[in-house]
Amino acid sequence: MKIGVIGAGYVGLTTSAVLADLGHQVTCVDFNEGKIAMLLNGEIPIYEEGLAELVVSNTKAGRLLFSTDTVSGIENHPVILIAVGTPPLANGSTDLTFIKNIVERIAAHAHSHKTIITKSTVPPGTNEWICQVLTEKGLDPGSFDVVSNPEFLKEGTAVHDSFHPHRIVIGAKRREASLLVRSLYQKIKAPVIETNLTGAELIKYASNAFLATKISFINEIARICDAFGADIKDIQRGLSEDPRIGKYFLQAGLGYGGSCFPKDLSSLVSAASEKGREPSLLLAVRNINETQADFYLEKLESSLKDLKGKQITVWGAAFKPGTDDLRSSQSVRLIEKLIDHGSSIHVYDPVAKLNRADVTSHKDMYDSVKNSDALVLATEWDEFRSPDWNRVKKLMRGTLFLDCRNFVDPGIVRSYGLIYQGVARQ
Ligand SMILES: NC(=O)C1=CN([C@@H]2O[C@H](COP(=O)(O)OP(=O)(O)OC[C@H]3O[C@@H](n4cnc5c(N)ncnc54)[C@H](O)[C@@H]3O)[C@@H](O)[C@H]2O)C=CC1
Ligand SMILES: O=C(O)[C@H]1O[C@H](OP(=O)(O)OP(=O)(O)OC[C@H]2O[C@@H](n3ccc(=O)[nH]c3=O)[C@H](O)[C@@H]2O)[C@H](O)[C@@H](O)[C@@H]1O
Repeated sequence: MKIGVIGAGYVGLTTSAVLADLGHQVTCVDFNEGKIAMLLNGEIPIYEEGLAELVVSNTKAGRLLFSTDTVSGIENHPVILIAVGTPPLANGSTDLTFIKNIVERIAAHAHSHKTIITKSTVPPGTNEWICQVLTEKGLDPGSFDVVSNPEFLKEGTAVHDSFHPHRIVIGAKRREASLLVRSLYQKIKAPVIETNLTGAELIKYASNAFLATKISFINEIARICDAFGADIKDIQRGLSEDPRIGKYFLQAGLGYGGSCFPKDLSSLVSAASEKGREPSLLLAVRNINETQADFYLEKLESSLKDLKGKQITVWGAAFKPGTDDLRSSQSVRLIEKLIDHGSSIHVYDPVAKLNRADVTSHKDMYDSVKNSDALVLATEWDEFRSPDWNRVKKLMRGTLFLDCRNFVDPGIVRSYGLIYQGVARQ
């Protein structure tokens, strides 16, 4: 199948490489000339394990091309997959500018039948609206199909997730269109859920909202455990043994960040409110997440007495390990709060680059702790699991270690003469 993928971000680039690897002829188009220049040069603009190899091998095989020419991307491909960004607006609703632009371009340049697949996460009703706009702009309703095919990959494991999805969701108006999208993924073993356009859009939002709810749930329980002196890791283990609860997405800590959970939850809240439905659970989930960093800040403040003038080192800036993505990172949220309280911040992240004038970034994890009053672990990169604690202790001025991800063994840290602190950790 000849596929034009619009957008070379996390989703567009990964999906392009995976579809090419499955044997399709893919052109990945992005209007960001810098990104396409890098890709044409064999460089990958994002940090994502296994993606470089997949892109390079499929480019060499001639199955994967890159271009900045959106018009050719539309004209030359019967299947167009939209993977542009859908960022949040200040009021929490979704900014559909990129989607609108591409739909207008499709309307202007579709001269043969097009199957338009929306991979971007869009609010309920958006794909119906796309159909309406294309018709209003003069396309014959028989000359195109719109299919909602949301993406469920996680950053850091994007390639693996794309080859091994838990499900493939296809929302379509016509059976033929649904079958065409099924055929794109025929080499992938996964249950296929077929529904209508809005059903597919809502499966995506409900999935992210549910996962975010699990995280805020365990963080709320951690706050309660903290008050009673119980260890959240024990509670987590106790919960996970019940298969009805499951073991995933119950890691308590600083809360969720990234480009999707915060934005998609807000978008769903906004969509529900527009229809007059009060999403009280979702609002609580968001509130817990937005105040979670304050709990860790209070721990630091109570130990250091005053945060003003303190040297604080933060290990980890990315919103989670395995990515260089800083979007809505809870680590950055905590750093900003510390700066507001007058602390001087030193940051080390193995991959993510936090370029801010008010923060000192370090290239070496041990350099970053020199003369620090406290060390904060904010993103659970593997290399923070068992650092040379002796060296850390000697280099630091103070002795406080705050584990915002419940990542290291408190006993080990204490055995080196450091003070271990967390929320609901004993
Ligand atoms: N990042 C993730 O892990 C996941 C993201 N999603 C959803 O997928 C969508 C894309 O997300 P990301 O890949 O993270 O976004 P991104 O912002 O990293 O990439 C989007 C790309 O689209 C390009 N673009 C925008 N308009 C264009 C146009 N008219 N022509 C050509 N290129 C254009 C931009 O230059 C950018 O490179 C969003 O709706 C997101 O919610 C869904 C699942 C996972
Ligand atoms: O729609 C999306 O963009 C994607 O959003 C998430 O993927 P992602 O944001 O890449 O990362 P996750 O692994 O889900 O982590 C999100 C945040 O939750 C936090 N988290 C995760 C799990 C957990 O138990 N506790 C916890 O605090 C992580 O630290 C991170 O900040 C979903 O997991 C994907 O299925 C979805 O496709």
